[in-house]
Amino acid sequence: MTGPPPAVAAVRVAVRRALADLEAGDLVLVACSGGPDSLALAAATAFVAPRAGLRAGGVTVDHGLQPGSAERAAQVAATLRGLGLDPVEDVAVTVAARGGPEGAARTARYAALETAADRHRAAAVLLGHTRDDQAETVLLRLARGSGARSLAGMAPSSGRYLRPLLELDRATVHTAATEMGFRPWIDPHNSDPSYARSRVRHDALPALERTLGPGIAAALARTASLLRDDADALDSWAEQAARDAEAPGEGLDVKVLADLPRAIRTRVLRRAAIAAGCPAGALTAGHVAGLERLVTRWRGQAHVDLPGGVAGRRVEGRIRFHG
Ligand SMILES: Nc1ncnc2c1ncn2[C@@H]1O[C@H](COP(=O)(O)OP(=O)(O)OP(=O)(O)O)[C@@H](O)[C@H]1O
Repeated sequence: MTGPPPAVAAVRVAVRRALADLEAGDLVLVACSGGPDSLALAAATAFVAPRAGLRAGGVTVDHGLQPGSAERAAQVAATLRGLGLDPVEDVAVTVAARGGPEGAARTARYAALETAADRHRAAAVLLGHTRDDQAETVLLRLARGSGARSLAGMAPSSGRYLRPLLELDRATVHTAATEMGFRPWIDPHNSDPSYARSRVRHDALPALERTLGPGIAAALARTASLLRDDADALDSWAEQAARDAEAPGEGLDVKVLADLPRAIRTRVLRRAAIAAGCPAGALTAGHVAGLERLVTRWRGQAHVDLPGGVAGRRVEGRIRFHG
């Protein structure tokens, strides 16, 4: 008896590993755009899930951004049904204008996936990001001057979102999709040079490969994974440090904060500002540096204004936040 081609086998193994912690009878939803990665993921899940005693469904989001998108979503739904994955939802999402179409579409997509997962009580939602997507993400964040948590890239698992293909390269996944008989739809945005990700994919990474040798995408993904471990360790240290520094309702003790390594102090301050109502995405390194000055280079300044109408103040040897 011959087994499946190697690329198909690799995708199935990756999916089997990602689903290993789920319990019999759990529902997994595959988020499928109709692109090669999420189609290969859907087909592998349709194969693996029943053998692991799991139920599997599919969800495709129609962003309504391009002409013919509704027909395409219907085709993806039909493909999912053909695989034996019940399309639990053909969600049409009206995209808000904020953040440009790319960012707004992503926000709307996650909201739609969240709704579908809640409604069907899914234990997991599977996303088709590959190692090359991870490398692109890391490079984009490196170009912004990000810290360890951000350079850790996309998590293999975060809440109920799982990314089973994150350790596989895109070429293997595309080979698997072809071997599974798909002729996938390729999103024209993927090659539109007005998107930074597209320029990274088509220009920056190939240029780095030529300069530094092949394997750069794998190396960037490995760095992300190492930094994830570091960021996890630093975050749990900061959690403990925040408990040590904080008296309930009285803010953070400046003496305790001053003795902490900077990486931990900035994390404690960030967490406290967010807990006080400051939106995480709006809190910049500059804001955190301002808070740090209240601790280590205080010259009697009154307060630091933060996004979301929050202010950090130094009062009687403590940093307090007011919403
Ligand atoms: N319209 C959509 N509906 C459902 N899931 C989506 C949609 N768009 C993206 N996703 C999910 O998010 C993942 C990453 O999306 P992204 O746009 O980066 O990939 P893509 O270029 O569409 O690739 P592919 O579909 O080949 O995975 C997809 O693999 C898929 O799991």
